[in-house]
Amino acid sequence: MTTTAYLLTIDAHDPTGGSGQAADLATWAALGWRGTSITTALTAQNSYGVQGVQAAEVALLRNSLRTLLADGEPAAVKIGMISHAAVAEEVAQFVEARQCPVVWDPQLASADGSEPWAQAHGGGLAMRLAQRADLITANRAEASALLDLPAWEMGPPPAAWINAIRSRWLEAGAPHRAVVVKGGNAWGAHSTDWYITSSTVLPLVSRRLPRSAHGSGSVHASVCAARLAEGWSVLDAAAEAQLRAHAGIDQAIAAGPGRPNTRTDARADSDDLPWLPLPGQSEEAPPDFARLSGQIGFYPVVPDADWVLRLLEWGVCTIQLRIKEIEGAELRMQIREAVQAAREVPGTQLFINDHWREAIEAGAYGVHLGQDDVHTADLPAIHTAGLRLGLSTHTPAEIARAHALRPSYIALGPVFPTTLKAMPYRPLGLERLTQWRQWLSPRYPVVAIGGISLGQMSAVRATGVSGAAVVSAVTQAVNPRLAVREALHIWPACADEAVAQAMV
Ligand SMILES: Cc1ncc(COP(=O)(O)OP(=O)(O)O)c(N)n1
Ligand SMILES: Cc1nc(C(=O)O)sc1CCOP(=O)(O)O
Ligand SMILES: [Mg+2]
Repeated sequence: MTTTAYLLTIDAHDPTGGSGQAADLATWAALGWRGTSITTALTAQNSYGVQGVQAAEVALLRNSLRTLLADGEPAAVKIGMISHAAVAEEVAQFVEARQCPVVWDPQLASADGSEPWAQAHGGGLAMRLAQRADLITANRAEASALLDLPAWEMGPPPAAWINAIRSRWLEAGAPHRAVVVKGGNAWGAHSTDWYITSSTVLPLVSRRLPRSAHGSGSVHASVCAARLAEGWSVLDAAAEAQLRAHAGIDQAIAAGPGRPNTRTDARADSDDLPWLPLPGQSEEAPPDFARLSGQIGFYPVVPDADWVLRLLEWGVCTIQLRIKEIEGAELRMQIREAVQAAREVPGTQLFINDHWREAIEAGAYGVHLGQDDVHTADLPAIHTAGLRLGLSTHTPAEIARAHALRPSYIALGPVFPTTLKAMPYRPLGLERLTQWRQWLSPRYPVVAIGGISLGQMSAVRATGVSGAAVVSAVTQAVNPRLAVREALHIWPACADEAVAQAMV
C-alpha cells in the first residue's frame, strides 16, 4: 500500500478550532487532502482572542518533525504562528531541508506580549523563512512589522513597500515566488489582496464584507498550500484562497460572544469571487455586459458562414462562428452573411470569435474572446454597441480576470482533452467543472468546452452548466445533421420566449 500524500501545518494549537492548525486541517479535509500538524505553541483563547501563548518545547518539536518525516515527505508545508526564537530556528532548518512548496503565513499574535514577536523573528530568522517560502501571505500589519514599513492606508502598495518586499523577501528566490499582502484589515468598499512578485504587482479585489472573522488567514494560507502541492500557479492558488476565505467569513460560525470563526468548508458563489482588473483598469467593476436573451444548451462552434446557415436550418439557437486564417473582405463577408442569417431566426444567439471589430460592424448578437484578446480588444466599444460578451477561462486567476470585465457568460475549459488545438492547461474533469460552476453562480451562465463528445453531454449537463460548446463533435461527425439532432435531443435550448411564440 502506498502512503497517501499529505500536507503539513506547523502552527499553534487554537482550542476554538477557528485558526492555526485546526483550521488548516479542516480546510484540507474540505479540499480532499490528508493533513498533518506539528504544534509550535499552545494558546489560551476564545472568541474574544488570544489570552496566553506557551511556545512548544523545542526537543519535542524536533522529534515530532523527524518522526513524521519517517512516513514520507509532505506535499507542501504551511507555517503559521511562531512565538519563540528557538522554535523559529527549528522550523527554518526543517523547511530549508525540504523540496516541496512552502507557504508562510506570519502571525503577530502573542496577545499578552509574553513572547515577544521581535525575538522570534529577529536575528535573520524571518529572512530565512521568507527566502525559503514559495508564498508569503501577510496582512498589512504583519508585513509592516516584519519589514519595518510605514503605514499604507489606501490605493496600490507604495513604492517603499514594493521595494522592501522585493529586495528583502523575493530577490533571492525563484521567479515564481510571491508575496500576497492581504487587504482584510484595510478600509474601503473593496478588500484588495496585492499579489507581488519580482516583476509583477496585481490586485485581487473582493467585495468588502461587513465583518471580519477569526482564522480567515489560516484558511487562506492552507488553501494556497494545497493548491501549490497540486501544481497550480501561485496566482491561481491565491485567487482560489481569496474566494474561499471570503465565503468562509461570509458564512462564519459563531463561537461565542466575540468574533466568529471563519467557516472552513463554506460553499463559495459568485458573490465571493475576487476580480483581477486589467492593467490600468480601476478597482471599480465596469457595467455588466448585456445579459443573454435565451438559454444556451448545445452550442456548436463552427469555422465558416455556411456551417452557421446549416445549423440555423437544423434548429440550433446558440452558435459561434470561429473563423481562423481568413482576413479582410472575405472575413467581413462571412461574418455579415452569418449575422444576417442569424437575425432572421428569432431567438438565435450568434457569437463571433476573435473578430470583435467586424462583429460590431455587422451588428452581431455577441462576441467570444480569449484571455489574451481582452488586452487588445476595445471592450467599452463592444459594450456600447450592445453586443454580449463571452470569455474563455481555464484557471481561478483567469476566472478572476473575467469577473473584472463582467461578461455575459463565462466559458470553462478544457473539460476533457481536446485534439482541436494545443492547450497548456490540464483538463478540468467533471468534478472541478461542477465546483467552478458553483463559484460562478448565480451571476454568470457557464459554458463548458473542450473535448466534449455527444456521449458526454448528459454528464456535462448534470454539472449544472448552462451550455456545452463543441467543435469536433459536430464538424468531424460522420453525419453532422444526425449529430445535431441527437445533441438537441440531449440538450434542447431555445427556450427563449420569442422562439416559443414563433413555434406555436
Ligand atoms: C464557448 C467558447 N469557449 C472557449 C473558446 C475558446 O476561445 P479562445 O480562448 O479565444 O480560443 P480560440 O477559440 O480563439 O482558439 C471558444 N471559442 N468558445
Ligand atoms: C477552442 C477551444 N477552446 C477551449 C478552451 O478550453 O478554452 S477547448 C477548445 C476546443 C474545443 O474543441 P473540441 O470540442 O473539438 O474539443
Ligand atoms: Mg478566440
